[in-house]
Amino acid sequence: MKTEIKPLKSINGEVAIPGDKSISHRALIIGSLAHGTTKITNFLRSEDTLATLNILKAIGANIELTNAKEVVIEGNGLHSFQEPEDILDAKNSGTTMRLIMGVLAAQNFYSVLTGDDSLKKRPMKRVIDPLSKMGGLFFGRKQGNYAPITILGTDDIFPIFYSTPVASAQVKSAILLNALYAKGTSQITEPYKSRDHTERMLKYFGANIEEKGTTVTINGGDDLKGKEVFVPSDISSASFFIVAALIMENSTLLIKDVGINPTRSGAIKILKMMGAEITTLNLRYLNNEPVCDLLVKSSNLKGVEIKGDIIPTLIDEIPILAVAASQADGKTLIKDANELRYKETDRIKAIVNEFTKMGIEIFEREDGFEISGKQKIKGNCTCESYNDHRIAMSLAIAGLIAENPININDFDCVNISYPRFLDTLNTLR
Ligand SMILES: O=C(O)C1=C[C@@H](OP(=O)(O)O)[C@@H](O)[C@H](O)C1
Ligand SMILES: C=C(OP(=O)(O)O)C(=O)O
Repeated sequence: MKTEIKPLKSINGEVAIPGDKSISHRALIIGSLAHGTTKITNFLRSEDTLATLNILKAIGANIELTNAKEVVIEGNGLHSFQEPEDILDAKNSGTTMRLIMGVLAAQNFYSVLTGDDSLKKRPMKRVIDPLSKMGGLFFGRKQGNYAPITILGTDDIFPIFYSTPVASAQVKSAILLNALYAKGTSQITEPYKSRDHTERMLKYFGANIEEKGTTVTINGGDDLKGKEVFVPSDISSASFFIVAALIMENSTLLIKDVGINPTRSGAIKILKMMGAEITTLNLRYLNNEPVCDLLVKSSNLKGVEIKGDIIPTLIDEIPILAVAASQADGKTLIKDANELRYKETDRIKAIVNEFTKMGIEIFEREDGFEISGKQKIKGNCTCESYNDHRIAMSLAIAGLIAENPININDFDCVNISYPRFLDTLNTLR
């Protein structure tokens, strides 16, 4: 589906952002591993989270979508799963494939996981290496790195002490889920701290788990108990509208119930360093996650350097931060972000190609890019989304401040994380 984005003067009002994708995946998985009822409200119903839901159903989990944003799980504990009758499809979702591998490796049965053309190109060895050390047997394309992945699980899981070469919440979470089945204590250390939703939710469900700096320690064998989970609004989805309000004149936006976990909210920190007027209101905790309301006003931004340990806390927001940087005074440099090359598409290449097409000057680096503001965006072009939801939505926000309309190909990929993105945008027009 090709979508036309027309320029806009300002955006104002209150915007309801859908539930957090990372937390929705985890609530489905951890609820299925627990004993008793888990009720998930404000669940994100999108292509990625439905992939997780369908895989869990295929291995016997008792899950029901009770309405558009509510899921009820009747969990029967860690050992309640059965061998699936068919190949399991994680579609476009890296989180689904990697986290589910952690569960499947601890089941005494055979399973095969696949995904779409994008997911079949994303590296899986980073998860398979530690999970193999814990007892699971894996086979995959290209020396075991790419899906389809065959898994011969085992009910004899060894604990592990592991240092991950990359800061990845998906790798860490796969090991943590597998470690629930181990006889003994496991420990994972990351080079930088990645999002800790799995740790927070496991603790909330009763697991014996401790976070200290970039190290997590977990005991195997503990029983998890079903819980009520309220999924906060997704800060990654909110970021598109936050940046839109910042770069358009005379705009004020209120976004309620946003998850503001420090391992996820690096973009807010950076935008504030750039001079953004963002006020945090009504801070509270819901199921072990900090949640707040955000009030955002048009701001004069200035360029910054974004690098090092903040990168994992804003990795999915880099495309939209690039849009903000194009409207900031001075230069913005993004480095240490090589991981962007292993997402739904190579996001560094995608940003550089499509910004150039729109008339924005940007310089590619191996590990990021450099961009100067304040640039005029000519528009009047057709951009590619590369079937990557974050690229599609970032280009759409750039299109709002372009001098002419832009077209974006394959815009329906926004269904991966934000099915009603265009409807929300139109309510703010
Ligand atoms: O665990 C998660 O929910 C996610 C972790 C990140 O990936 P990596 O673990 O590969 O960094 C992030 O980019 C992805 O959108 C969601
Ligand atoms: C990278 C993303 O997700 P995943 O890794 O789950 O495909 C994302 O949502 O930006």
